[in-house]
Amino acid sequence: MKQIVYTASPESQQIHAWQMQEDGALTLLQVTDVAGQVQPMVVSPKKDFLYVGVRPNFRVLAYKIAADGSLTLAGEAPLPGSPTHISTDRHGRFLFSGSYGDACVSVSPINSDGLPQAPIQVINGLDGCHSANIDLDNQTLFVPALKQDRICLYQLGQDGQLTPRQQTQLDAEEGAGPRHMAFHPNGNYAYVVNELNSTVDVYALKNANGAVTRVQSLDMMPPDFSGTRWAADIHLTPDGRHLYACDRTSSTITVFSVSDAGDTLSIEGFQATETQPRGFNIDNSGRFVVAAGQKSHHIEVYDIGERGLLRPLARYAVGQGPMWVVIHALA
Ligand SMILES: O=C1O[C@H](COP(=O)(O)O)[C@@H](O)[C@H](O)[C@H]1O
Repeated sequence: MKQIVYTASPESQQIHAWQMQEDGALTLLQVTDVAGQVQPMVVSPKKDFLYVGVRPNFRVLAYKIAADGSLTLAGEAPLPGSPTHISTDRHGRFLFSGSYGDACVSVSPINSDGLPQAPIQVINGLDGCHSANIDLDNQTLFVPALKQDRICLYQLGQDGQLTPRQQTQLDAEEGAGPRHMAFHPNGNYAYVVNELNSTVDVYALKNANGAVTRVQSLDMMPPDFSGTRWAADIHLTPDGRHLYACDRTSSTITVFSVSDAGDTLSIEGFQATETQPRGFNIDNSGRFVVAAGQKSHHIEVYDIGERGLLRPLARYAVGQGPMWVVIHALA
């Protein structure tokens, strides 16, 4: 499988594109200079565009992905707030942007050429909005509002409009700060990393009564950790067997194994990583993790071994302040 690793470095306003070899080694393919601080990124479901949120002039840029993985700017559209996270629905018809600073989530239609347009809906009042995550059924958008310790639930309409679900929100523990999410490939469970208390919550999505419920909450820090908790990102291997979450103060990636059903996590170990890991990702074959150090200005590649434990392979200098990693499988 040929893969490209894209990293966003807002301080130097660059996107680096790396070819990933079969053994996990990276070769630099392209450095794209961006007119603005480049932050969250996502590849379109059809795998033909990389969408990138930038600031301080809040907008989303659409980069066409060539057959070799290189990027060409193809369009841009305004966003209503500073983009902290962007994502699309499962069919690539709508782009969602969550804004921490502007406390909102927005919906932008994506036209038939793959280009995002101006937003058609903005929902305000989501203090510390940190991500927008559509479930595998493409029905419910989960929107963590970190400062309100809640995850708002919206039904996605055919026209892209979001309406509150009957169960309007999930309540996190007080002071938890829900931030990023991952879904199990079976569609039955979701995992949430909480920034402020560095815990991971497991939610059951398919209860008989239609309610979403929390079924487990786990401390992700080593037992001897006594610093300020500051978790950031969370990802699951494509087979659903291993989950990873990172904490920035300790510069650690916590390794979890996931039960067969997806309902129970167990900690397998802790991997020291690049300084202040704000973003990381897992390759499409489920064999490698790539983590970005916001303060080390490097990315590091790990091999996923037995029980999901990580083995460092190599580290690479990128731009300044790298904080987002996306891994794209070439057709
Ligand atoms: O990780 C964090 O994210 C928020 C929002 O980030 P931003 O890049 O959208 O400004 C940040 O303000 C918060 O302090 C931090 O922990």
